[in-house]
Amino acid sequence: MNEAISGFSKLSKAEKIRLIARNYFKDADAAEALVKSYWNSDEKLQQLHDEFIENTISNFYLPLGIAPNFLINGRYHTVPMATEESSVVAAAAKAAKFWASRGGFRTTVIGTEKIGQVHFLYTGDKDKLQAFFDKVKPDFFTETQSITKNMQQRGGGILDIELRDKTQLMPDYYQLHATFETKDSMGANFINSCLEQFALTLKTNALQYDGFSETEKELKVVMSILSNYVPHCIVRAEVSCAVADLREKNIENPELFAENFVQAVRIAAVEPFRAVTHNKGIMNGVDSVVVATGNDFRAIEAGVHAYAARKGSYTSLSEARIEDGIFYFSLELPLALGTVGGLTTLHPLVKFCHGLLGNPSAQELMQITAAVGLAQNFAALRSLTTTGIQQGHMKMHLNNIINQFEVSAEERELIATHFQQHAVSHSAVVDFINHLKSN
Ligand SMILES: CC(C)(COP(=O)([O-])OP(=O)([O-])OC[C@H]1O[C@@H](n2cnc3c(N)ncnc32)[C@H](O)[C@@H]1OP(=O)([O-])[O-])[C@@H](O)C(=O)NCCC(=O)NCCSC(=O)C[C@@](C)(O)CC(=O)[O-]
Ligand SMILES: NC(=O)C1=CN([C@@H]2O[C@H](COP(=O)(O)OP(=O)(O)OC[C@H]3O[C@@H](n4cnc5c(N)ncnc54)[C@H](O)[C@@H]3O)[C@@H](O)[C@H]2O)C=CC1
Repeated sequence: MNEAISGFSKLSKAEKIRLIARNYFKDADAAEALVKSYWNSDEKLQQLHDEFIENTISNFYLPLGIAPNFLINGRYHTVPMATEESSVVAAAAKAAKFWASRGGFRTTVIGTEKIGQVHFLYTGDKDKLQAFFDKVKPDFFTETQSITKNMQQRGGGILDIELRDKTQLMPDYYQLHATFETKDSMGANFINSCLEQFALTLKTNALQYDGFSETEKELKVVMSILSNYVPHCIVRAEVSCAVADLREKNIENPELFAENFVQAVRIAAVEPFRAVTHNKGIMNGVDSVVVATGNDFRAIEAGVHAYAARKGSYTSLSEARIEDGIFYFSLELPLALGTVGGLTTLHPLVKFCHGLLGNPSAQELMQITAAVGLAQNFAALRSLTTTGIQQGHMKMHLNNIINQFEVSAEERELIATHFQQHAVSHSAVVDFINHLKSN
C-alpha cells in the first residue's frame, strides 16, 4: 500500500485491524490473529489499555523483571524493571547484591525545582519591558490562584518568575522563565496550565499598559511549555568501600580492579564517544524503572543527556575515585519523576510496581531510580574492565538466539550445557544447532 489513508481515526478498532492486515500483509488472517492474540481476555482491562493512546489495535508487551537486594539508605528495596534488553536486570541484581554486602547505596535529593517558559517576541525598549514585567509580576501569581491553590496546600506551587532577555540568540526574543515545585507529580499539566495563564496575563496587561507604544503593546506569545531540562531537580547516589573489600569472583586483585575502574570512568569523562555508551549503560537501569513506574521516559532521557552536556562537552554522568584506600563511585542525575498523575494510578501493573516499592514519594522514587542507574553502571564497568561485556551479556542473550530457531526441549538442554563451557556468539550458536540437527 502506498497511498494516504483518510479518516483512519474514525474507523472502529476491528476496521483498523482489518485495513492494516489486508493492506500490509500477505496472510491477512494470520496478521489479524496475531494482533488479537495480544489482547487481554478481560475486556474492561483491554478497554482501559486501548484508551491510553489513540488508534489502538493491540498491546505491545515489555517484560517486567525484578532486581532484589537494593539496600538504599539502610532499607531494602525490590525493584521492578521493564525492559526488552537481556542482561540488564541480571546486571542490576548482581550489582545490588554486591553493594548490599558493602554498606549499600547512599542517596540524596539535591533539588526538586522544575522549569517552564513562556516564549515571546517584543519589539521595543528593553527597559520599558522590564518596568512592565516588574509591575505585572504579582498578577502572574494572583491570576493563577485557582490552578495553584491545591498545589500550595501540598507545599508546592510557583517558586519564581523572571523576565529573560534572549535577544542575543534571536532578535526580539524574550522569555518568562518560571520555576515550580510540583511535589509528587512530574508536573507537566500543572506547569503548562500555569504557563498558559501567564501568557494570557502577559498579553492582556501589555495591551492595557500605558508605558508601551502601540507596537510595544503587541508583544507576541509564541508558545508556553515546561522544559524537560531540569538541572535543579537532581538526585545523587553513591557507593563506597575499602578497596580491599572489592574482592570477589573475577576481582582477584581489588587494587588493580579499582584502578582500572576509575580509569574507565575518566575515559568517559573526557571522551564523548565513550561517554554516550557509558551513560546509555546508566539509562539501561534508569529507563527500566521509569517505564515500570509509568513515568515519561522521553522526558527523562532528554533531560539527562542535556545535563550530561551542560559543561559544553558531553561527559560521563558518574564519577569514581580512590582516596585513602577507599573506592568511591557516584552519580548525579536530573530526574523529574512522579508518583501521582500520568499513568501511575491508571495502569494496573504500574500501580503494582509502585506498591512493590512501598508506594514511594516522588523524592523516594528519584533515589531508588538513581541507585539502579549507578548499579547498572557499576555492573557494566565491572564486566568491561574484567571479563569483557560479551561473556555475561551473551550468556543472558543465549535464549533469545535459541528462540530464533525451532529446537526441541532436549536440544535446548544440550545447547545450554555446551555454552556453559564455550563462548556465546550468534554464529557459534547457529553452528552448534546445525551440528545437532545434522546428527
Ligand atoms: C550478566 C551478569 C550479571 C552475569 O554475571 P555472573 O557472574 O555470570 O552471574 P552469576 O550466575 O554468578 O550470578 C550472580 C548474581 O547475578 C545476578 N544474575 C545472574 N544471572 C541472572 C539471571 N539469569 N537472572 C537474574 N539475575 C541474575 C543475580 O543477582 C545473581 O545472584 P543470585 O540471584 O544467584 O543470588 C554479569 O556478567 C554482568 O553484570 N554483566 C553486565 C551486563 C550489562 O551491563 N548488560 C547491559 C547490556 S550491555 C549495554 O547495553 C551497556 C554497555 C555495556 O554498553 C554500557 C557501557 O558500555 O558502559
Ligand atoms: N514535555 C513533557 O514532558 C510533557 C509531558 N506530558 C505528560 O504529562 C504527564 C505528567 O503530568 P502531570 O502533570 O505530572 O500529571 P497529572 O496532571 O496527571 O497529575 C498531576 C496532578 O495530580 C494532582 N496531585 C495529587 N496529589 C498530588 C501530590 N501529592 N503532589 C503533586 N500533585 C498531586 C495535582 O493536581 C497535579 O497537578 C505524563 O504522562 C507526561 O507524559 C504532557 C505534556 C508535555
